[in-house]
Order: sequence, then C-alpha cells, then structure tokens
Amino acid sequence: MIEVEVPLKLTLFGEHAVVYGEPAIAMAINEKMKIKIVPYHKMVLKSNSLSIKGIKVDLEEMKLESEETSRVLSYALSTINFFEKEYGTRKNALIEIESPVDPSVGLGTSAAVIVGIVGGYSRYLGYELTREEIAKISHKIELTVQGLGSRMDTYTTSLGGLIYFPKGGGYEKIRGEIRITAGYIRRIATTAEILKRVKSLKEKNPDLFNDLISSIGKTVNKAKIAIEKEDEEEIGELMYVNHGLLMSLGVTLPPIDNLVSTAKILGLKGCKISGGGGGGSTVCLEDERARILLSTIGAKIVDARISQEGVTIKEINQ
Ligand SMILES: Nc1ncnc2c1ncn2[C@@H]1O[C@H](COP(=O)(O)OP(=O)(O)O)[C@@H](O)[C@H]1O
Ligand SMILES: C[C@@](O)(CCOP(=O)(O)O)CC(=O)O
Ligand SMILES: [Mg+2]
Repeated sequence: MIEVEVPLKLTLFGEHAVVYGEPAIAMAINEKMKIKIVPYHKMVLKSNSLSIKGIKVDLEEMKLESEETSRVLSYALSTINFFEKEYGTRKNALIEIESPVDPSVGLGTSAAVIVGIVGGYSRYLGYELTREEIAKISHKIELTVQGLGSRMDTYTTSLGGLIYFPKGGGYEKIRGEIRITAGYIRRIATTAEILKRVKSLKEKNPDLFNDLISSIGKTVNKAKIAIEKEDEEEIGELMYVNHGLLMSLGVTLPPIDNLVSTAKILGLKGCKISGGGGGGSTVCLEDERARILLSTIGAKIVDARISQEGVTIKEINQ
C-alpha cells in the first residue's frame, strides 16, 4: 500500500494574474490531504468530501447516474488516464482520498488531488519521481482539465514552503516568515468557471485588463521584498491593495469585501481574498480579531501554519 500526504495551499499574492504570466506568492500549509493507493481487483476511487447533486436512479438496474459525476471526478480520473496514455501502464487499485476541507474553496484541493495521485500512483507503478517531476506532470494535468491555469498550486503543494513564482516561469523559495490567520466560506463556482469569467473580461476590455493584472504583478514584487524584510506593515498594506485589484477583476464576493473593509477600519494589518475567488478563502496577517471576523461570516478556520514539506510518499508493506 502507498500512503501520500499533500499540503494544501494559500495564495498570498497574485492569483488570477499569474495565469496571464504575472508573478505570484503562495504558501503550503499544515492542512494535509491524504491519499492511499491499495492493490485491488478493479479500479475504484473513494473520497470522503465530495457531494454530487442531481443524482438520477435507474430503477431497472439499480444504478446511480449523474451528469455532475464526471465533472467532479475529472481531476482524479484525468490523472489515472495520464499514466495509461504517457507511460502505457495501468494497474488496478483502490484510491482513497481524505480531504480535511471542502473542495473548491481556494485551498488548492484540485492540485492536491492531482499531486497526491501522481505521487502515489506512480510509486505504485514502480516509478520514483522527484517532487519537481510530480509538480511538472501535475501542472500539465491540471491545465488539461481546467483549460486555463498556472503552475502555482501544483508546484506549491508538491514542493512545500513559501514560494515566489516569477514572471516568465520557474520558482524561487522565499526565506522569511509570514504568520497568517485564514478561513473559508462556501464558493459559488469552481476555479475553472471563475477562470472563464475572468478570461471574458480580458476579451471584452483588454487594455483595462492588462493594466489591472500588471498592477497585481507590481504588488506581488513589492510583497516579496516586504516578506524577505519581514515588514508586516508593508505586507499588510499590499494585501489590501491586492484585494482591491481582485475586486476590480470581479472575483470577490460581498461577505469577503465587507470583512476586508471592516478589518481595515479596525486597524488589522492586512487581509485579502485567497485563491480563485467567488467566496472561498480569506487570508489575514495573524490577528485574533481576524479569527473573530472570519467567524462572523461563518468561515471555517484553517491551520495556516506553513508546511515546509511538500508531498510525502510512504510505501507500507502489510
Ligand atoms: N476530496 C476530493 N476527492 C476528489 N476530488 C476532489 C476532492 N477535493 C477536490 N477535488 C477535485 O477538485 C475540484 C475542485 O477544484 P477547484 O475548483 O480548483 O477548487 P480548489 O480551490 O479547492 O482547488 C473538485 O471539483 C474535484 O474535482
Ligand atoms: C485563480 C488561480 O490563480 C488560483 C486558483 O486557486 P484555487 O483553485 O482556488 O485554489 C488559478 C491558477 O493559478 O491556476
Ligand atoms: Mg484548484
């Protein structure tokens, strides 16, 4: 049996703009997705945190049918299919996914599912991939399923730590510490859907769009310097600026906008939405008042301590 642990992530700066080549900063956190690959006589996928709406029941054959199933399972299925296509191998297994959070709340569960299955299933097939190779393959798969997307989530969850993604490609681990309070509310759409909406804004008004994302890019680069200097005042101020720019892109939601402006009035150093948007996660510089504000909008608090470790894979002989 193979046991894999993958940290989830928070985007500190630069979401959405990173899809269009701008820089970003993300951090792997202590919330871990666990994936087990167990030898089995057929291919079965089991997950603790997926809910599928609109199920039809075929009473003749006692079978459940749902149009949503393939969409919900698309990341996991595409990962298994990838190995069959690219490596020419398939070996039956029971793949069990245990997530500490709901899917689609900006914490990178799509990336973690892919990274975990790429890591675990490749080992099950007898390959020893490095974290970097897992990240590269996982990014390719996430992009195929989503249609649009950056390397940020798959690299952060594979490699762990606090990572700066520069314009033009690659990545750089950031030294420096950042203490965060974070939580999430339910989201109105998936990342894939929100990415499509942002793209339509680009097509409708390219000049304005380019200005907005390049301003996000400038904010990210200033934030990198501020994080390296551990200058919390500056980091916080840039978080508010980044939130405002994401609001202009239309990816925020009133409860989170209200939380962020209340936080500013109350004198919290910095808060912003995190991830794909449309609800989902909010990050603030560590502050007890941030926990209270997050609770008032019904958010679930997450363990936002940094995970320096990326994906870990263990072989267990029973
Ligand atoms: N526990 C899970 N088991 C299987 N697939 C999951 C799980 N959690 C998330 N996913 C996959 O990831 C998708 C959510 O991805 P996305 O909208 O990008 O949200 P996130 O912000 O969490 O990455 C789900 O629709 C599903 O395909
Ligand atoms: C919006 C985006 O920048 C981050 C999406 O993060 P999440 O799926 O909401 O965790 C998309 C991407 O970078 O691929
Ligand atoms: Mg995602």
